[in-house]
Amino acid sequence: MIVFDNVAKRYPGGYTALAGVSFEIRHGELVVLSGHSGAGKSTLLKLIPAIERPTAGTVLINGQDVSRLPRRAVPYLRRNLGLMLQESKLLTDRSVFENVMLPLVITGHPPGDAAKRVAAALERVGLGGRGREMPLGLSGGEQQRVAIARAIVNRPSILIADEPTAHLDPAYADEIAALFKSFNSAGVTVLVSTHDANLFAANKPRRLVLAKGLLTEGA
Ligand SMILES: Nc1ncnc2c1ncn2[C@@H]1O[C@H](COP(=O)(O)OP(=O)(O)OP(=O)(O)O)[C@@H](O)[C@H]1O
Repeated sequence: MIVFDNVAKRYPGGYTALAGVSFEIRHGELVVLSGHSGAGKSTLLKLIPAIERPTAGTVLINGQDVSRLPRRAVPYLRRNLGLMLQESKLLTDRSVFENVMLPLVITGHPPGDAAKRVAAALERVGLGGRGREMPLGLSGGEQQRVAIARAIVNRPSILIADEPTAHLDPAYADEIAALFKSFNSAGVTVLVSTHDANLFAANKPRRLVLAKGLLTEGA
């Protein structure tokens, strides 16, 4: 469950990216976040894993107040979250397998089981047997699928993605959307931002719309 209660975010310098945003996302929902460039979508998503902290208001993730979470507790919060944010680029000097393994290494997962989980995650996104390849040798759509495998390898209950289909051809974008839909059907709460009004249209998702830091639809 994700709860935003009257959340505001003002960056140092004074720019107000979010102004009093309130909504609730229940366990197992598929929610699409849209809004024009600069509306505050990335900022909203970054508050969930405590990459950014709100200036006012409260963010609750599975009952935990992450707005005031001590820094040492943040890694525990993120264990339960699958993240595909703008800053989570693939490491180009590591293989596909190593990239997907990274969250498990960080959380100190036993290596044998970690390797099995990585293989299963790659299989899940249609890249079984491609682990030895390097990211730059893959197409844009395949690279995004590696990023999805990395996001789900910890088996998170919540998956958050910021513009995961930007720069992709429509056919690839639909494949990525179908993957998110399949995780959602398996019980994962999914929150995805996109500029693309057609993405997920067939799934009739709940839509949250931001304009200039305010939620204008979907709360
Ligand atoms: N670290 C930061 N410091 C200062 N201002 C910031 C910072 N990050 C974002 N902003 C500003 O906050 C506003 C909202 O940005 P945000 O990236 O959340 O919007 P967005 O809806 O994701 O836009 P886009 O679709 O272009 O990615 C923008 O005006 C942006 O310039």
